[in-house]
Amino acid sequence: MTEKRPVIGITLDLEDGGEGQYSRFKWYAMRENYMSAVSTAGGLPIALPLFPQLCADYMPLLDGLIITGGAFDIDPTLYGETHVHPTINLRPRRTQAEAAYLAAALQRDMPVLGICGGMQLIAVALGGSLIQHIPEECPIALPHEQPNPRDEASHSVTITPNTLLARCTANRTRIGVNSSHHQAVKTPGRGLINAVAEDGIIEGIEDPAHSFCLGVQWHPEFGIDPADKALFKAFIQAAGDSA
Ligand SMILES: NCCCC(=O)O
Repeated sequence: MTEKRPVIGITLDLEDGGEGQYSRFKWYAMRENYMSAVSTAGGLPIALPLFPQLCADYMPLLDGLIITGGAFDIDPTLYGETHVHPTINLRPRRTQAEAAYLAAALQRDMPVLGICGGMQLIAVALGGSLIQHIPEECPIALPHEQPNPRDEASHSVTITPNTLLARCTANRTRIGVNSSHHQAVKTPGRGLINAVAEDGIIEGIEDPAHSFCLGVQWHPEFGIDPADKALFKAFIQAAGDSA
């Protein structure tokens, strides 16, 4: 008998729709490599719609949760700031739904992987805060919106030894990553920092209070470094173990 694949819920983006798009009406979106990275690592990916009211119904179907990234930002009031940088683009419905999925998963100690904006959401849920716009708050930072394609690396990150991320990546200490974000984690709240870029920008966090709650600022679904595939494998393994 073949072993059951851990079921991994992956949050969807929601587009407004319009002329020249997939539909003139609202449509859900997800880059294909989120799903293929999960499938290649041995998981069974399913897409999660933005229905916070159905989150409790989805939870028993899932063994793990991935919170994806996207071209939108978390409302700064959620991390205690009244100033809102003019570059900030809010999608309240998406944030509300992803926060509900995250809270429900953590309450069950279900493995969670946050990617880019997903890591930023984990930081905020753990009581942390965000840099609202890197070029303004950290003018000497590297370009974190890379000009080259996202299936190429743009800078390296140093992984903190003795962390969950280090264990997931066979104790690699430095890896090349892609970079596509204008915000970053400023403080990790109750989380621990597990990866940092050369310029000091936080690139990964994890919550030691949970079996597997880990976020990375880069996009490992592109599989640029072998560590990216190892991270997905470790996440799927953890989801299978908790099933
Ligand atoms: N804030 C959402 C994730 C991407 C970005 O920081 O630009």
